[in-house]
Amino acid sequence: MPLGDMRTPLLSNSFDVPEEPLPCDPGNPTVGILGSGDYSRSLAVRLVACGYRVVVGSRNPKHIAIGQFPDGVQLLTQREAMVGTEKVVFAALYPEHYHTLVGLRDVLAGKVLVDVSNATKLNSGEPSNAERLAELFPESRVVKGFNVVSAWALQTGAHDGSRQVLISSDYPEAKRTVIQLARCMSFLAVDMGGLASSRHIEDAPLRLFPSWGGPLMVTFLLILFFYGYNFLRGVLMPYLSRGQNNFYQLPLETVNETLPAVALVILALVYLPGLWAAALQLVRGTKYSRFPGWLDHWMGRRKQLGLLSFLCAGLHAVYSMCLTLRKASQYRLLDAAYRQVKAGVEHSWEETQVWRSDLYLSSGILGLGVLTLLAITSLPSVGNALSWREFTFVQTGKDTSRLGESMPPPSSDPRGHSQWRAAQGLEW
Ligand SMILES: NC(=O)C1=CN([C@@H]2O[C@H](COP(=O)(O)OP(=O)(O)OC[C@H]3O[C@@H](n4cnc5c(N)ncnc54)[C@H](OP(=O)(O)O)[C@@H]3O)[C@@H](O)[C@H]2O)C=CC1
Ligand SMILES: [Cu+2]
Repeated sequence: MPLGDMRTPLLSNSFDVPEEPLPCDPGNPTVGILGSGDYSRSLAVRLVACGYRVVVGSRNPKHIAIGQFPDGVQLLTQREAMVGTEKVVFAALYPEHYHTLVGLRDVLAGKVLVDVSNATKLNSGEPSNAERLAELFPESRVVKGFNVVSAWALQTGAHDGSRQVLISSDYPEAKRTVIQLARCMSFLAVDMGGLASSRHIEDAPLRLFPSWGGPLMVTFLLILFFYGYNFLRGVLMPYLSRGQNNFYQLPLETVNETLPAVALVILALVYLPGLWAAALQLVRGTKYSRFPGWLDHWMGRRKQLGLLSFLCAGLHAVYSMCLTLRKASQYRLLDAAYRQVKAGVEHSWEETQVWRSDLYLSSGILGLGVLTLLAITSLPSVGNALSWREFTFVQTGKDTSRLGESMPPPSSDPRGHSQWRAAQGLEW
């Protein structure tokens, strides 16, 4: 993924798809599916809806319940189905059963065999299911794909959830066929290169928010640090030195003092790598050399850090608004009023204090507003609706075309992109 750049597509070489699916040729070749389980059924529904003829090859075609597959789908034995398939066959069964198909080698020879299976372990280091299938069927052209969409997403036609399918194969022609098929099914096909990348593709559905681990850890450590510091300073020290009991502050006040500190430090971490990158470019005298890996990685996490900073700032705003609702502040107010009455003070208005608190609050609200704008435009769906010039203007406050700066280089090299963006200024 292009690091540090959330406006480029998730992966390079994506085949852009028009919003409307391409009209599928009614003379489409018959597509075969091996297996009659959930995935097979969903695939069949989708393929039929897209104008394909479908044959399903099952070990026991007679046992498949009527109505399980849409009308027009032929239910045959595995061999019959493969004989009737012209070009593309989906292997919709679990990888541990692939070896039971070796008897079909002759009828699968020369055909495009699509592996839709998922891995069971992350980063196992072993050959992928698709690679093993390719080993079992050396005369077929194995393509990895579709495993990132669930049976449910297939059936509903990809209106919900991700529309992206990752596709890889060592046979460019076979890959093109499957990419075309995916486009007809309204999916966004992304060419991931050779079959070796199927390991990555099989791992994809198992990954849990892959780019959030580092930023979340940093946020957690910062919260721990600032909370500990505020606890020592505002609760423990007054208790030890004066016997003052401030422990009631732990759930609200201490948290509320922690949040803005964390938000500001994380915000600094969003902009710091851009500055370092710019400094590095100045020192090196060129913007075309590569950044060290850690800096590149850090730049690639700016969006996540920015959103976490926004979360902390937003929570701080809510906590602050709730401060006056507490019993503690009601008692404090009453006590102050009582003391004032006793002291005979009628008017306790202090102009400086009034101005100070109003200015504090106003700048806090404005700051949160700007942070909200940055956070919203950093979301891909919103950012994509902006032109490059608008996006850069919102994120950096610089009008790039007025400064005579150019569009990002149409580089497929992700590092080239983050390099370029760092040179453009500071943004999430
Ligand atoms: N379900 C999902 O949402 C997704 C599934 N996938 C992948 O799709 C593949 C199929 O999954 P799914 O359809 O859910 O699984 P099911 O268990 O529902 O179906 C598997 C099918 O495999 C066939 N099969 C062929 N040979 C054997 C054998 N020796 N033993 C048992 N079954 C055999 C069976 O069909 P028959 O009896 O007709 O031969 C069976 O219906 C898997 O590799 C999975 O990883 C990928 C993404 C999402
Ligand atoms: Cu504040």
